[in-house]
Amino acid sequence: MKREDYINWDEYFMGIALLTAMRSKDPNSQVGACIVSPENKILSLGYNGMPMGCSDDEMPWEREGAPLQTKYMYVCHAELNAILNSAHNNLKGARVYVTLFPCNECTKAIIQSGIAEVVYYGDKYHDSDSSIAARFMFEHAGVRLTPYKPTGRRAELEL
Ligand SMILES: Nc1nc(=O)n([C@H]2C[C@H](O)[C@@H](COP(=O)(O)O)O2)cc1CO
Ligand SMILES: [Zn+2]
Repeated sequence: MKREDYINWDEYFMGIALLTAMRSKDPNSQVGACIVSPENKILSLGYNGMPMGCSDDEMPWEREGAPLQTKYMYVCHAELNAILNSAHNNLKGARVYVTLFPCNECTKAIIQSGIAEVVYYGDKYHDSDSSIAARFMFEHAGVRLTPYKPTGRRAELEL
């Protein structure tokens, strides 16, 4: 008889997004994204980090101060990295699992790439202008927004 306590698809893909986020060097928010085809094949992964060639040790990770001295000017978001990392994959009809609700800039890239559904875990910036603009665009573009429902299952990995 087959085992019954295997993880379901949503747990699997959000779990991979959470594991991917652990690669982030951002001291405040570690974000992961996992793009999945309608056949449940993983098409791409990404986490928030500095652009290639921009050393994590030389770039600022500050949240406040002069704009040029903050991370916001430079960091590439998890969703955008996942889309750019998927260069040869067709994302039409795909879903993206994100550990944090997308910003307005990534929302444009998500919509333009043909992704049809966003499954999100955190939503800590729900009331920001960025999130409001993102929801406005998603709604008009017909992209489904699905809050991830944690199952309470805990996964322990010995690394
Ligand atoms: N959906 C997102 N994906 C992301 O990859 N990020 C990144 C950008 C920054 O590196 C960090 C947010 O930093 P903070 O403002 O919470 O200290 O997370 C942020 C959001 C939120 O919109
Ligand atoms: Zn973004």
